[in-house]
Amino acid sequence: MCDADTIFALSSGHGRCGVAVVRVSGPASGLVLSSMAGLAHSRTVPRTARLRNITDPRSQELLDRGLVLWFPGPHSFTGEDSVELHIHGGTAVITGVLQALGRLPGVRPAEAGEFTRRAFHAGKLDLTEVEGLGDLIHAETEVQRRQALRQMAGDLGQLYHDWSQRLIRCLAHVEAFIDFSEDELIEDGVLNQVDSSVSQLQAEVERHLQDGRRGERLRGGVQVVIAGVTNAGKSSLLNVLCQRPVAIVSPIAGTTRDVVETHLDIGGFPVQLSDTAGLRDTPDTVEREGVRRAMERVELADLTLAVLDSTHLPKEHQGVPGFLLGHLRTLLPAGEDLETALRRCLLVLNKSDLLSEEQVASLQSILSQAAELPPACLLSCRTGHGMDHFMGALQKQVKSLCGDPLSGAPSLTQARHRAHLQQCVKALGQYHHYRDLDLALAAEGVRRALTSLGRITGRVGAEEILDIIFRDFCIGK
Ligand SMILES: Nc1nc2c(ncn2[C@@H]2O[C@H](COP(=O)(O)OP(=O)(O)OP(=O)(O)O)[C@@H](O)[C@H]2O)c(=O)[nH]1
Ligand SMILES: [K+]
Ligand SMILES: [Mg+2]
Repeated sequence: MCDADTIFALSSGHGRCGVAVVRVSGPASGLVLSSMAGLAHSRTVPRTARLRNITDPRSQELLDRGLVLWFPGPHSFTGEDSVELHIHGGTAVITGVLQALGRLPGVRPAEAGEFTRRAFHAGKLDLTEVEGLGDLIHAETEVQRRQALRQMAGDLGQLYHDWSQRLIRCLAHVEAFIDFSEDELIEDGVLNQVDSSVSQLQAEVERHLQDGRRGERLRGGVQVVIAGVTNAGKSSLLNVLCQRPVAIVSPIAGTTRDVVETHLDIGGFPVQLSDTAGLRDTPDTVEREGVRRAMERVELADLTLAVLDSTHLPKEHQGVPGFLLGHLRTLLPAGEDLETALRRCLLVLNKSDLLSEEQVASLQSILSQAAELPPACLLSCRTGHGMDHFMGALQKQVKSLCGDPLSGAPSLTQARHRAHLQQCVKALGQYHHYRDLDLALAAEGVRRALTSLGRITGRVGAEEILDIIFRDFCIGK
């Protein structure tokens, strides 16, 4: 790969469409403009659409008539001279234009993410903004889009950049102290200042790390698992939520064995919903494997929908909260304390259509007073009764798991950032450790912390991570 090459690609989606956008970037863009659209770049108004005949530069054959835009560098996405051709979206037109471009000297098809990579190298975007752009292209829900846009606008990069600036100042002070303190050119107070700056920054990074994975969750989807004993109506609930028969429903206990997964948009938040095998002791080895997988999903889930058949609740309603708590104790992960596990749980008491009105009213009143229980929804998958209330409760939980990407400091969105930030905190610990023992080693800690931050935005050692990030981009982006 060489940036002296001029690259081109279809930047709009593949398949037949009304308008297709072909993007060209690199030094030969002016040649593309003149040889294919008959426009001299020196006399073409930048960033303005012109309707032109688009011709094959060799045969002069007319390929299409479309809009042509000229973006002279550095004021373009990539920072290089660029051209956009908005042509008709038929397969033959697109193929004709791409083939004609490929025959021009020094012009070749772009690789995946190459436009964005050039933008990064030109300093137009830092890595967090590149990742934000990638997320925006992949965003499926409204709130994902908001988070991606915010990151693309540079909010997250700015936060990390500000931290870097503060560390650079600390490092400068420590180094000055090392160099000049013996000549008494610098007062002792300087190091105390550095101490408190480093401590404060360490606290801020740690707080950022302890955001409960909200940004990452919003990016990747909240993991919600439907669990409970056989025949409680778990698969029925999945189908109601998806509004299509994704999973098999039957009166036979042990119908579901595999984990059945679907993606949902709950009030703008992305959710990955899994239906699982009903929990019971069984001699059937296949079903046992299903139960094992179900328990594993509950362990990993951000939120568990614990489904029960409401006709199986104790007839004496005073005993219901104790019964439910006992039930949840067997269902939720044993490794965690129950209180924490209950916070990531919603109780679904299904088949309310089989209860009398009095029973429903009495259960509702008992449940509303049971503060020790997670939110509980009495509903019927069959009639849809109680579904609105349940959707509201579900949305509330999902929302609190993801947070509002527009309020407060920008969230950490990538596991990659988390790893570098953890290294940063550790390196700052090195500063404190060596502060009174060996100031040179203490300074080294600050330097390493800076390096870790630099890796997030791509100011340090970017090449090795670039391939990983751009792998997720498509050709033409
Ligand atoms: N009356 C009534 N029946 C229901 C309701 N929801 C589900 N059922 C019935 O309960 C039976 C079991 O439903 P499923 O959705 O297969 O239950 P499941 O929990 O997925 O069962 P397994 O996969 O076997 O663990 C089916 O016959 C459903 O039609 C409901 O709200 N009311
Ligand atoms: K069933
Ligand atoms: Mg099922």
